[in-house]
Amino acid sequence: MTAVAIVPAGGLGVRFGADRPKQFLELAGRPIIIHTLRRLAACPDVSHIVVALPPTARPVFAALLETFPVEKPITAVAGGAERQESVRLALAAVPDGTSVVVVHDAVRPFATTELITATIAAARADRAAVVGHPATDTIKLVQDGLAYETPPRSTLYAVQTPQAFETGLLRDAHARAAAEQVTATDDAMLVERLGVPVRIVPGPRWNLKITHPDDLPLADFLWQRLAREST
Ligand SMILES: Nc1ccn([C@@H]2O[C@H](COP(=O)(O)OP(=O)(O)OP(=O)(O)O)[C@@H](O)[C@H]2O)c(=O)n1
Ligand SMILES: C[C@](O)(CO)[C@H](O)COP(=O)(O)O
Repeated sequence: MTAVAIVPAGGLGVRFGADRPKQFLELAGRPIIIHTLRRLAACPDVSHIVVALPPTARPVFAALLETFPVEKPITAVAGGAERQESVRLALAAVPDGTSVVVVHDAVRPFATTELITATIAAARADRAAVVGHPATDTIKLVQDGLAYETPPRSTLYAVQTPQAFETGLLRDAHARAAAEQVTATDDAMLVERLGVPVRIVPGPRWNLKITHPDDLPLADFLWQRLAREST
């Protein structure tokens, strides 16, 4: 039974502030998105990758794939104004009969092939699975600059991607959210709204999402350190 990967890569990187979307910036000699695509392509379960791009980025992306080939079939679609819409548009390109989809941010290049494979397996067992780690900071609810409540830290996890789902479940979750005009910051929230619990797959804190400018030097350091440890 195969899985299809969905890569939301349609953002413009406003918080990063570069001259081009951050997923195309270079890390360790190749574009960030290429690192991510190659990690996904190395998963035995992944048969096909659907990438949601900024509308004007298709020629750039096609040229990147010429220079940095990826060893699995890739379908590029136009992304939407929000991450959730990009995932929904990519879902429309996932072939019928696909058992599991794994959604993984283009700007998270550190997720290992093993972690992605484990998340897919967890979704096969529990219908929905996400990578996360227990919160190590105390998290507070804040309004107008004032903290008014502190949820028990033992119940809080920092959740990342990959996030994997039974394909039909994710289609239903996105359809429901679109009908109710609900916007979430991750796909798991949409599935939780259907009353389906989501399995947590333990993941490393260094599964960094490159979001702000200072994330890139951190990513460079992490890449060198992790590459050195793997040699
Ligand atoms: N309309 C959007 C917005 C985001 N993403 C993707 O979702 C992932 C996580 O989003 P984020 O880190 O917020 O990227 P940006 O939206 O580009 O960043 P910003 O919010 O600072 O503009 C990224 O791979 C991004 O390309 C997407 O596919 N479509
Ligand atoms: C999906 C995600 O990576 C889980 O941590 C995160 O919510 C994406 O947030 P963003 O603001 O769209 O980058």
